[in-house]
Amino acid sequence: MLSKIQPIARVICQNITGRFIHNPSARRTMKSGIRFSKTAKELPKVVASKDYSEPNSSWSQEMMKLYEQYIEKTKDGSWKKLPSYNRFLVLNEDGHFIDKFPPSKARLFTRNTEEEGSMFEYVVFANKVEKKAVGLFQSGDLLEGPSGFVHGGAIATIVDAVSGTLATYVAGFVMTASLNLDYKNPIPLGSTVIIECQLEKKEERKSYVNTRVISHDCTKLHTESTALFVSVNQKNPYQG
Ligand SMILES: CCCCCCCCCCCCCCCC(=O)SCCNC(=O)CCNC(=O)[C@H](O)C(C)(C)COP(=O)(O)OP(=O)(O)OC[C@H]1O[C@@H](n2cnc3c(N)ncnc32)[C@H](O)[C@@H]1OP(=O)(O)O
Repeated sequence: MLSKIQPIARVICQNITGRFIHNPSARRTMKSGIRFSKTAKELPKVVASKDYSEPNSSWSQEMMKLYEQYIEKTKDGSWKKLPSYNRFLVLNEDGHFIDKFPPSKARLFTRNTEEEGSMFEYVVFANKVEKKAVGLFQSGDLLEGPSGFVHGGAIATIVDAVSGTLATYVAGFVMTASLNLDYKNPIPLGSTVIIECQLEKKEERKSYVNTRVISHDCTKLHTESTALFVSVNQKNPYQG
């Protein structure tokens, strides 16, 4: 089985530090690429969040190497790096991203700390034609389960996040209806793994995603999963 795991390519790195932007004034394009065209009166609060999937100083050499490989794959347009914020963003009527939520302490579970490297460090790349996504995940110390290894719930969380991102990318907003995991080999805490997701089929509102978590050198299978995501009535956040 492991012989089927294909080694991946190589690339460059960029270290972009995102930051919170709170500027509800007129039309402008943010560093994140999110475009706003409403005035303060029309949209009292317009927030573009930091993209947490940009490299930071906690990323290991393995994580950076894989990141560079996938950035390379984005250059012909076949793969896309998907941004990742710490709350869900939604579209307004014009198709522009807005944050519809009032100020809150609520945070996306996988992006709930500003302490780099302590929990989930990950980035997702997706290929719409092939209906695939790849997550590069480096686990932090706060995700420990058995001594020295990643907690099974943390593995389920990141698998849900990456496979859910693929389902969202191809189908618009979804909810996880079921998630089944087989833990084959423990993931050493602090290591980098590759999360490979494939849309198996889509039947109306139902998107089925199969996922494998493998070691960064593609030699070990850590986890396999199948998941069902059900589309809910929201616009696709990746179209705008
Ligand atoms: C720049 C842009 C940035 C944007 C940034 C976006 C980032 C994107 C990141 C995403 C990352 C998300 C990753 C976290 C995602 C969660 O964590 S979601 C939270 C956990 N999940 C939940 O709480 C879901 C709770 N369940 C529910 O809300 C509802 O049961 C559901 C799932 C919405 C379905 O309810 P429903 O809409 O009433 O649909 P229902 O008619 O029951 O079912 C529809 C179909 O699915 C089938 N089905 C439903 N449940 C099941 C099941 N468990 N097993 C088998 N079949 C089922 C039904 O049989 C039915 O089939 P058909 O009859 O159509 O053939």
